[in-house]
Amino acid sequence: MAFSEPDSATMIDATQCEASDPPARRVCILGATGSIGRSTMEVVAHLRKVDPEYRWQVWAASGHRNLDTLAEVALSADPVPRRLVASCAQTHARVSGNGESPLARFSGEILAGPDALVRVATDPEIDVLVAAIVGRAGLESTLAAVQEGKRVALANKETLVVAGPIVRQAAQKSGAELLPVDSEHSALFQCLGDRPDDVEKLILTASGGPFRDWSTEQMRQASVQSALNHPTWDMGAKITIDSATMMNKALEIIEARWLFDVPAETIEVVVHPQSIVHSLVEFRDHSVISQWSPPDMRLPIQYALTYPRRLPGVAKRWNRQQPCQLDMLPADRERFPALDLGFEVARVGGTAGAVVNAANEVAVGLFLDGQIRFTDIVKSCHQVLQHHQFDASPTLADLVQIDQWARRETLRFADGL
Ligand SMILES: NC(=O)C1=CN([C@@H]2O[C@H](COP(=O)(O)OP(=O)(O)OC[C@H]3O[C@@H](n4cnc5c(N)ncnc54)[C@H](OP(=O)(O)O)[C@@H]3O)[C@@H](O)[C@H]2O)C=CC1
Ligand SMILES: CC(=O)[C@@H](O)[C@H](O)COP(=O)(O)O
Ligand SMILES: [Mn+2]
Repeated sequence: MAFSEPDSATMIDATQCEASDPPARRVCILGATGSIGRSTMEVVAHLRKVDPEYRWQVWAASGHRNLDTLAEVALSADPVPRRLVASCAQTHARVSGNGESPLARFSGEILAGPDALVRVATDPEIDVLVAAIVGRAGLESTLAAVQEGKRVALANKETLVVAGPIVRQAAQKSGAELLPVDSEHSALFQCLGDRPDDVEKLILTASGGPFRDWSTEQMRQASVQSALNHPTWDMGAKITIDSATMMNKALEIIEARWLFDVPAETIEVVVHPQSIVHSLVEFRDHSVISQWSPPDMRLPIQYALTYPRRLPGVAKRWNRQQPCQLDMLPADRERFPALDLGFEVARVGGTAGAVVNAANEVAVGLFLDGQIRFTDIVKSCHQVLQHHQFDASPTLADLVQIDQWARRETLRFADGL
């Protein structure tokens, strides 16, 4: 569905374009108030300076609860986005309720609710969607953009975990480009080359998180604060806890399974505490090709936006004047049972991804609220997965339903802990 005509205030800057200006590249950032969203704003500002071929601009942006950050991010952009979505009803009420909203100065359109996420993600004026909402909440808007044939820069890995086959099929039908933002998948994408039959293994690197060397008993006692203390990346709370349980790697195994259409057996995990090598591809002649760069998400974000072009970077550069150590260690699947869970879900497919994802989202929330122990997170996921009615080829409606069931079941299980 197309949007109504822009208002007169927004028309002014459209008339300022010269005929010789490069064509516009309009980006929609869903989850603009988060870690990936804010990094994307920086990348777009950078591309405006260095790209001679396109005029980059953030056309639409969304936030959920964090209205102050949405206002700060949107109003500091140049030019300011045309449309904002306050996807949480209470947040939107704050915008429309009184003159004290931090968005009072914003002259564009402000939309509300999950339907608005789909509307802006599929707006014909948008060239690229950056899918940076956390969790299953990003599924409908990401899928809608894929169905519309957009380029989708995918940070929201949960979309593929929940509905990998449906998203893949939609991309094949529409011709959408699904480009990874997740650092490991971007690395694999950069290393793969164009001879898939030569690929033997996709090797995901894992930092090991803050509890890499902790015993299971120590992890059982882990505080929220210690779990939020990621050794190498500065990310949102949910993915930071996922890194600590290594459920993040489990989700990434499933993400890789669907993104690259490879069987689970092709995927491996190695622990690389420095987070400099972002992943590796082993070919059948045993050559291993890796991609490395200092940990900085602006690199994979920029590459997903400009692919196949590489432009001058905004991300940190490897400093060759400093010694650099790269360790590669086997992953400990006993202390981190999430890994086996990830391989199992990648192997069986069907409803398993939606169930584990929902259980994990709820369990992480409970842990952050101090209601369950750290080690109960993965335990809850196992339990709920085991008790679900497996369906090998669910529809989207089936997945939505089983997601809700798994959330209720996780709460029930946690209650009995
Ligand atoms: N951060 C990173 O470096 C990496 C992140 N990823 C993936 O990218 C995604 C985003 O992660 P990250 O940026 O760290 O997360 P953050 O928690 O920092 O940001 C999450 C964003 O999603 C919005 N949001 C939260 N709940 C909802 C909802 N129910 N409906 C709509 N929007 C919602 C938040 O809005 P608000 O804050 O306004 O409530 C915020 O804009 C995740 O899927 C993560 O796994 C992947 C690789 C690296
Ligand atoms: C930056 C990124 O892509 C994260 O997914 C990161 O990989 C998390 O670190 P872990 O390797 O500790 O899960
Ligand atoms: Mn990652």
